[in-house]
Amino acid sequence: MGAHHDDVHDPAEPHGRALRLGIGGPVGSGKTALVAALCRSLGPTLRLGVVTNDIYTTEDADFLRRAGVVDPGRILAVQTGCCPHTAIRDDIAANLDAVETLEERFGPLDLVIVESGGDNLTATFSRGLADRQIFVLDVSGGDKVPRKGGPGVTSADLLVVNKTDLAPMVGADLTVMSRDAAAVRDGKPVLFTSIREDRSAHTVAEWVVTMVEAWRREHGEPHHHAAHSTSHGNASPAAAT
Ligand SMILES: Nc1nc2c(ncn2[C@@H]2O[C@H](COP(=O)(O)OP(=O)(O)OP(=O)(O)O)[C@@H](O)[C@H]2O)c(=O)[nH]1
Repeated sequence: MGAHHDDVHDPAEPHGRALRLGIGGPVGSGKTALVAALCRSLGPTLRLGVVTNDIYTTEDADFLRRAGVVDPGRILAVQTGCCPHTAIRDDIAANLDAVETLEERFGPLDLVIVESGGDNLTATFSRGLADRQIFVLDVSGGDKVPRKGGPGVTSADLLVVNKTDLAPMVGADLTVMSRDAAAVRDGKPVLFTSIREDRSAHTVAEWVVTMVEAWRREHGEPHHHAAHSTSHGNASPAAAT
């Protein structure tokens, strides 16, 4: 996956556990909407857990709970209290604790989604936290954004360009965005979505299913993990209740 160049964490032992999928991207691009859409499409067939990150609140977790897309207990909120990228890349302890707590409580799980707080184009997940990552842009930032590159755009396993329904309103040319994204992504996939129009984001969901299936083939069926003995620090995830 697209790890940041100075990633200090090793990948977590992959055998017999859920695929951990990071979803990042700028503020308001549709990350929470995508998480809700994936829960809608995948919830009936995959065993899911969700970790949300907000700086001071549990807003995203609260939104997902209200949306009723997944059992509320399976959503844990991490309050980062700092720049979102710090909590997904540098000091990943609170997020790792949340992921492992979900696996202990509800395991075996097939997929744990970790949604980052909104950040800038440089934000990527550590390989120690996410096995695969999606970066979500939206068209309202203008069609020049993919061209600007940055680790999120260039190295994410999947780039999603959301809010295509707004393209005519903001004068964004999707052909230009597609061409520019392809030029900087070295063949990695790009999907255009309007989650407003397709509330189950079916193309992204299909991509996620292929990732989960490949993960299982490579690392075996997920099995239940007993309470984790390693402490990742003092931060503890707050149940989104
Ligand atoms: N028009 C349109 N609006 C969308 C679409 N997807 C999401 N939105 C709206 O965009 C706003 C932001 O969406 P969120 O899913 O909260 O975005 P986010 O990236 O999670 O935001 P932060 O967590 O604050 O960074 C909300 O009002 C959504 O309803 C879309 O495809 N089209």
